[in-house]
Amino acid sequence: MRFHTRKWVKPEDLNANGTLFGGKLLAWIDEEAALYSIIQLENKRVVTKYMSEINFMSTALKGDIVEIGIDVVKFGKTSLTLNCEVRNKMTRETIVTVDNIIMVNLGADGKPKPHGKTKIEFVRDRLASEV
Ligand SMILES: CC(=O)SCCNC(=O)CCNC(=O)[C@H](O)C(C)(C)COP(=O)(O)OP(=O)(O)OC[C@H]1O[C@@H](n2cnc3c(N)ncnc32)[C@H](O)[C@@H]1OP(=O)(O)O
Repeated sequence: MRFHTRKWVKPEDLNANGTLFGGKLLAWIDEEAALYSIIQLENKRVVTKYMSEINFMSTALKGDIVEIGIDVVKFGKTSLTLNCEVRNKMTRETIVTVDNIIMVNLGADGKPKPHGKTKIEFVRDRLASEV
């Protein structure tokens, strides 16, 4: 799993218990999944269709740094299935895992459109193939 993004837990990210608010973490995960999918599928019209069970295992406190990891489970015809793990860099504990996040590639009409991708692509390989 690649951990692309780090976040710094700020006062506005906390719940009434003084720990990282779960809804804020889910927003970070959704954005990360969307950005990852947009880059992989080379289409900015990608939406979140489904998220499987979300398992909160530990937490983070103000000032902690968390990192968000994404991996591809499966390339479908119009969909991309991802999984996600968020870790606390301070405690090295896993904060949350999401086994399946289904992202759907859309056409200009807002309907699912085949993306034609079958494997993870890296920007450096895309650039190399353009030379
Ligand atoms: C980043 C964001 O925050 S986006 C905002 C939040 N998300 C949204 O607003 C999306 C709202 N939902 C929608 O617009 C519609 O449900 C759509 C366009 C995403 C999908 O429409 P559907 O009629 O369900 O599409 P369809 O049945 O053709 O399925 C599309 C793909 O999703 C998969 N899929 C749909 N539902 C599920 C599900 N519950 N579980 C797993 N996969 C699913 C299908 O298997 C299909 O994949 P494939 O083509 O790779 O085989």
